[in-house]
Amino acid sequence: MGGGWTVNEPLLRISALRKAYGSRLVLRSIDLEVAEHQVVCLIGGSGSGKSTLLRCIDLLDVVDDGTIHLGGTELTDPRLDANLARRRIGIVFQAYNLFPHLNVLDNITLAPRQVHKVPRRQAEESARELLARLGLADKAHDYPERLSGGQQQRAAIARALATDPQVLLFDEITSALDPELVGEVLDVVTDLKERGLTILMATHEMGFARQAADQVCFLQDGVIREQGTAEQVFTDPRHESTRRFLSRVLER
Ligand SMILES: Nc1ncnc2c1ncn2[C@@H]1O[C@H](COP(=O)(O)OP(=O)(O)OP(=O)(O)O)[C@@H](O)[C@H]1O
Repeated sequence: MGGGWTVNEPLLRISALRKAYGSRLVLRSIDLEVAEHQVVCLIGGSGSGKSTLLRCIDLLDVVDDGTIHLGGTELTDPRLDANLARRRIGIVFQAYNLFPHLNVLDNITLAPRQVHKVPRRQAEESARELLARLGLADKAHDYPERLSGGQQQRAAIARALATDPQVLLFDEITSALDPELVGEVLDVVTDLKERGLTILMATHEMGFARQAADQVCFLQDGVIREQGTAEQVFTDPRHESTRRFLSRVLER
C-alpha cells in the first residue's frame, strides 16, 4: 500500500477496473480520475454501470480486476481493512437510507460517535452545524418519516459529511424525489462544490451535470465512451453514442 503519492496525483484514481456479476460483465475496463475539489458526473442509460462503479469504490462490491486508489491508499488491496478504508468515503444512495428508528441528530452522530469515538457533545455540535448549513436546523429531533423526501436526502448528505470524508459518492440522489424537491438537493450539491468538496456522482439530471460538473463521463455497457468537460461533452460530443444518448434524454 501507499508509496508514490505526490501532490500531483488525482485524489481518486481508477485503473482498468473490471466487474462481473456471474457471467455478466458490468464494468469492462474503467479508467477514471477525480482530482481534489472536482465534481465529476457519471451519466449514461439505465444499466450502464454507474451504480456498480460507485459501489466498487465504496467497497460494497468486490472488483474482479483493476485498481482503485484514494489518496495514497489502494482500496483494492486485498490486505486492506475495508471498514477502515470506507470511513474515508461518504456515500448517499437514491433511496433515503436514514435509519428509521433514529431521529435526524442520532442518524448523523451515529458514525462519528460509534466508529470515530467522537464524544457525544462534540458530535452533536458538529451535526447541528451541518444541519444548519443544509437548512434542517429545526429537524434535529424529527424522525425520518416526518421529513419530506428532499429533507431526508439532505439529512442523508449531512450524515455522509459527518465523518469528514475525503470523497463523496452520490448515486442518483434525486431520482426518487418528486420533481419539485429535486432543486433543493441539487442546491446542496452546488454548495458542497463551492466549499471545495470532491464529489463523484451518478445522475440523470443533465442540466445539473452541465452546469456543475468539472468533468462528465458517459458510460455505456460498462465502458466510459466519452469523458470531458461538461461544456465539451454537452455541446460537442465526440462519440456518436454520446450524441444519441444526449439527444434522447434532452428531448424528453
Ligand atoms: N447485484 C447484482 N447482481 C447481478 N446483476 C447486477 C447487480 N447489480 C447490478 N447488476 C446489473 O449490472 C448492470 C449495471 O447496473 P447498474 O445499477 O450499475 O447500472 P446504472 O447505470 O446505475 O443504472 P440505473 O441508471 O438504472 O441506476 C445492470 O444490467 C444490472 O442489472
